[in-house]
Amino acid sequence: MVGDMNDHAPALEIRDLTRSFGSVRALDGAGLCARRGEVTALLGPNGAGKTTTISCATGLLKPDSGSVEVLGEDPWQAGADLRARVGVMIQDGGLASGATALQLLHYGASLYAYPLEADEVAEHLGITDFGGTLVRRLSGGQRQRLALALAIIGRPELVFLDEPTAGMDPGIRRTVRDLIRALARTGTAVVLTTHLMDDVEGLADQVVVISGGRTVAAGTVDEVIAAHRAPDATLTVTARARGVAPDAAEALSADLRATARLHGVDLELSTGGAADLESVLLDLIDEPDAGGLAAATARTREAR
Ligand SMILES: Nc1ncnc2c1ncn2[C@@H]1O[C@H](COP(=O)(O)OP(=O)(O)OP(=O)(O)O)[C@@H](O)[C@H]1O
Repeated sequence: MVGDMNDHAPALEIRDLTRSFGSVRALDGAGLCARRGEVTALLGPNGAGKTTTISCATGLLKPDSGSVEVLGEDPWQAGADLRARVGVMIQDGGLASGATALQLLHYGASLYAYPLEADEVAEHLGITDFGGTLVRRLSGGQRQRLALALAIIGRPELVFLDEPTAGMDPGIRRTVRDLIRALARTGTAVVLTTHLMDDVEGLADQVVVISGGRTVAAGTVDEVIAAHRAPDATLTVTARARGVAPDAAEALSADLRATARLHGVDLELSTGGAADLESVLLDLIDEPDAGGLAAATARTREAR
């Protein structure tokens, strides 16, 4: 909606963020870079620090240390102009209201100089169907759709979406994914958090993995998988043998292992497919020395 499609300049740069709540160190050096025209997915387990990172980036929360640059400005020094260029969709975010869904969306649009057409957005996200319902009576999925509509109605240059497809049925989830892709294509920098790997694989140009308040990996999905699944001296053999009877499969495995042992190699055989992002994430958040990996993937990014 805004900007040049080929412009991939950073829209959000976060460095070395720390933030504690009492004795809980929610952020412990987190960092990320999100670019215009790209979808950046923030991943990590519950309590990793994703929401705290977004809250610091949107100016809702002041970090203890570190720096945040939003569209080239410090959100703590900037005025209302900057806020108008940034959209935020937060989980269950303050929508309790006596207005109807459509009234709230039209009101949201009226706050911006060049908003999207509220009725068109409502139609696209299926909000028209419940447009006359009071906001406080909406279902979880309906509320999510309205919150998303409000986050994008002002044609933001940078938009934060906290679990945008959570609680949505498969049909509307697809619509929402299409919408997010379209937003990025028109130059918006989209930063989203999600626990759904389908969202990540289908949407994200970049992923940033946060664990224990630190960034433990960053890059494209393929880079993160490759960086994590490339331990030295490992030979990965992928062999598909279809129509093998179960007892023959066992015998085949035993023969393959025996052959490998002749070469001094312990062969690990599994019925699973290639490395996927979900298993890499699980490994990453368990990893005691995730810092080393973060540095390695940061180097990968710098080299790009
Ligand atoms: N206002 C607060 N007061 C006290 N502790 C907080 C507060 N907000 C967050 N925390 C703590 O900070 C840590 C990071 O929380 P955060 O909400 O950022 O995680 P998250 O990655 O967004 O998790 P989820 O995936 O569950 O949404 C957690 O240990 C959480 O309990």
